[in-house]
Amino acid sequence: MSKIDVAIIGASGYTGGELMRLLINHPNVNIKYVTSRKNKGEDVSNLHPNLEDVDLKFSNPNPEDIDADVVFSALPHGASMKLVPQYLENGSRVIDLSGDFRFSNIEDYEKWYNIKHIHPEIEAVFGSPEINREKIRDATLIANPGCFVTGAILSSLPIVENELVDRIILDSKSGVSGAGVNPTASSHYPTCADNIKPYSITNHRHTPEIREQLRNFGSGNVKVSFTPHLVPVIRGILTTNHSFLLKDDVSVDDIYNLYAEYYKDEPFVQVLKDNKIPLLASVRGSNNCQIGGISLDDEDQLVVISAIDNLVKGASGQAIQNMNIMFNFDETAGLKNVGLYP
Ligand SMILES: NC(=O)C1=CN([C@@H]2O[C@H](COP(=O)(O)OP(=O)(O)OC[C@H]3O[C@@H](n4cnc5c(N)ncnc54)[C@H](OP(=O)(O)O)[C@@H]3O)[C@@H](O)[C@H]2O)C=CC1
Ligand SMILES: CC(=O)N[C@@H](CCC(=O)OP(=O)(O)O)C(=O)O
Repeated sequence: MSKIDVAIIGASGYTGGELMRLLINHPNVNIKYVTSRKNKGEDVSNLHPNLEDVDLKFSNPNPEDIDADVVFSALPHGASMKLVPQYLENGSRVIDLSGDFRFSNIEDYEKWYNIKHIHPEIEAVFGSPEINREKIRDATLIANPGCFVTGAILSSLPIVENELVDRIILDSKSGVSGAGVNPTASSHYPTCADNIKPYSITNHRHTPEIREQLRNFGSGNVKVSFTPHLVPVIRGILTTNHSFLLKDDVSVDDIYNLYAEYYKDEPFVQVLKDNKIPLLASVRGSNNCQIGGISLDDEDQLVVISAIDNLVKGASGQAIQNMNIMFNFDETAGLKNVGLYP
């Protein structure tokens, strides 16, 4: 079987490492380049000890040195927008894991990221297969969703599309790997272990991304409140989605069946049997988004829980799912592993 050549830019980081972990077993992929500016020439296992037997060395990310069918850009926002256009000019299809190309309205990007966009003319397809599968097939540039965004929108879509709610409150807890490989004051062990930290209250940059995506559905004006919390685990995002039902004649079974029907053909969205409550621990390492714990009380309070691994369905796994769709591979290729438990 012929294979496509892949480049992973920013492979010294966490999502880059996760792309390698998943792609080494992908039947249709040859990993041709893994880049790091600081670690050129070194074995990848020096930074990613889980990749001990993987025969790959870091090279530099200069676009003139990269000739690949698909480029995964696992760079910080701001850095990605400088290099992605050059990979596209080289003829590669690009999947960008950063926030640089996720917004259709560039003013939103500049306001929420506080950066001047240097390529506002470049358009991308928002890489949520559950929303945009057909557009993803022909895309040359995919903007992979933010990690919180995936769990948030998948827990919301059925009730927003069916106009069962008009405002949603998303309470999300993230593992520390969401902050990337370089420690910050918040992710320093003594600060984040044995602690829970709410942050970016009412101003996290994933808020406008969630709003933009959900407002393509239903009435088009759902209101969204989103608050992230840093919790002392390594991987995972658990989102508790609160809302109030606008209709009285709907039962909890109706809502559960709506979710189950909505996602019945999705390979990576698991609406849990018997409406079990999703656990962070049961999606770790997998590309699954688990949904369940759907509850409704007699004052119309509705709660839906979702769980993903931020590094997999929240980043690298979803990026590979997008690649599989773009290249007409089996959508689950390289992603069939179930989560780790416990
Ligand atoms: N961590 C997560 O859970 C998620 C992250 N994302 C997004 O994915 C992207 C990557 O995240 P993550 O892996 O966590 O980040 P990391 O900080 O762990 O890694 C980023 C890598 O990019 C490289 N890099 C940094 N600046 C530049 C630059 N100016 N030019 C070239 N290379 C550069 C660095 O490698 P070196 O210095 O060695 O060259 C670094 O290792 C980010 O945009 C992030 O927001 C999205 C969803 C989830
Ligand atoms: C725990 C933690 O710090 N998480 C990061 C989310 C990282 C991410 O996915 O953000 P982008 O891809 O949109 O840059 C944060 O809240 O900023």
